[in-house]
Amino acid sequence: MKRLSYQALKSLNDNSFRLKEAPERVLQFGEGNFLRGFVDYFIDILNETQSFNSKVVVVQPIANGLVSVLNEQEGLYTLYLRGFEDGEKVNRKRIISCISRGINPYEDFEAYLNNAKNPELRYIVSNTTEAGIVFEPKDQMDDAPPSSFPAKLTRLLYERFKVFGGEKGKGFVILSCELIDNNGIALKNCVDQYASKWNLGEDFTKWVTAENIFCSTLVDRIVTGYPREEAENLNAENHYEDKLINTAEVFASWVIEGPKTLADELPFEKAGLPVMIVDDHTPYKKRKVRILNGAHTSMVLAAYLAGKDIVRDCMEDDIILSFMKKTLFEEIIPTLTLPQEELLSFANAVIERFKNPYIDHELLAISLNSVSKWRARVLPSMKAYIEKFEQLPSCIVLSFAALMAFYTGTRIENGALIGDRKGKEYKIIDNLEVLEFFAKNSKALSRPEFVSAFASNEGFFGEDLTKYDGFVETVVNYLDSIDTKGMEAVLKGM
Ligand SMILES: NC(=O)c1ccc[n+]([C@@H]2O[C@H](COP(=O)([O-])OP(=O)(O)OC[C@H]3O[C@@H](n4cnc5c(N)ncnc54)[C@H](O)[C@@H]3O)[C@@H](O)[C@H]2O)c1
Ligand SMILES: O=P(O)(O)OC[C@@H](O)[C@@H](O)[C@H](O)[C@H](O)CO
Repeated sequence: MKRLSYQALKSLNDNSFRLKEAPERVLQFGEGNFLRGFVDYFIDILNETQSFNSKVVVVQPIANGLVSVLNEQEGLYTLYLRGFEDGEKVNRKRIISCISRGINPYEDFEAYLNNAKNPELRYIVSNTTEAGIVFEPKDQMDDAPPSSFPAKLTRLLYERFKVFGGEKGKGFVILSCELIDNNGIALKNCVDQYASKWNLGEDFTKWVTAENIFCSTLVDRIVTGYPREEAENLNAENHYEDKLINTAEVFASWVIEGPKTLADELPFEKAGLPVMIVDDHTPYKKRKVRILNGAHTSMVLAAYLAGKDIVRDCMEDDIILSFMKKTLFEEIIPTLTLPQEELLSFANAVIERFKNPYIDHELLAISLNSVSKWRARVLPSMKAYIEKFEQLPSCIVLSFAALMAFYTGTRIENGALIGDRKGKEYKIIDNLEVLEFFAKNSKALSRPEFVSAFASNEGFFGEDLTKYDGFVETVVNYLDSIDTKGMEAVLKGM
């Protein structure tokens, strides 16, 4: 079978939309599933419907990655969007052709920097995970490349400044998609820190601020990536081999905080795409992180221990669905200040999205780094609930106990702590400090000591959770019940 390429599609008489040649106007940090199922999809639609006429150059942010595979396929890949739209089942295939090439800056740093000299380049997008936007003090101006994403970006901006610093309108619109608070501001702060540390001069710093727009954005789409089980059949159906097939839900939302003028140059709205340009993205972010990500993080660890493997199966289980609904409607939503109707409608839509018959969203994939996720996505709801109702939110506290039960293990192997579900081992992935805490303490301490030691670790939670009245005792009781009755029975009792 031929590999996916422009020639292969031609010989298959595939007449779907493709744009082979166009100016490279977008530079993208990250070649992962998410950006390919979200931003690149939007750009592809703009190219087809709005004559956006832009190609995307993809930069691999870390040494290992997929740009070589992307180049083997001339930037092409197949995206399947699956779910419901206006009540109808949808399974839509699209060959995405907006990517011109991928660059690995660890192999060809010059090719990376040369992008700065391209006068047509206007947009920079990134998704380098929650770990990507960091200031790494070891990074030097003459590293080729420096290790962190913000340091790589600063190098590129400096090259741009050297070539076009005297011209108006040659800065970039920078759209950060990382799921951290105020991602655009955080990125700009790192760039400013490098500019100062590397002595790049006041003119450069002024140019960065005056000529570049750092937008904080909120992204929302469940992108499930390469469909391992189905790939062989899909390739056979398509008559070409695609090593980068991507899958995602149909729903998408991109909220971009930036000047209204952006709407003129980025015609998302005209194309009917779910992208909003707003003055303040933070209410949307809070709603999404607390409700959607909060529902994931507060449910999946308990559900996994109760024997489930994917999100949809949880939605088909009355006990788990009731637990999630109680968490959402009685403990999370009452703590949010946005209009209730809007919150309820968002939460109901999330439940429908989790039921998506086409998407197998693995609980173990969502469980990655659950300690920092619980802190960022669930703890704020617990605190707001205690403040409002002067009592503990029972489902949220159970989710904390479920996290501890899920993380119970004593052996670390190849960077993962090994857990046990009814005699079957699973991998717990988080940062080493968290894994070592559990490996050392889960069995060595008494249960109250274990819960107190975990809950009081300010490095994990930013504060001491033992200060909340009854918190430790309730978690200990839940853990006792999980041990004696099993997770399913405890969830049923809720
Ligand atoms: N998949 C989804 O449904 C979804 C939805 C919304 C947001 N997100 C977020 O998007 C991010 C990426 O998800 P994905 O599904 O594309 O994952 P992925 O594993 O396919 O891609 C990860 C990308 O991040 C880069 N990366 C990893 N560690 C990095 C580091 N330390 N510094 C710089 N770059 C780094 C990799 O090079 C790669 O390009 C995650 O943080 C996730 O929270 C994912
Ligand atoms: O991607 P993570 O690992 O940060 O979190 C897991 C899920 O909660 C997340 O991927 C959601 O599905 C996504 O944020 C929806 O937009």
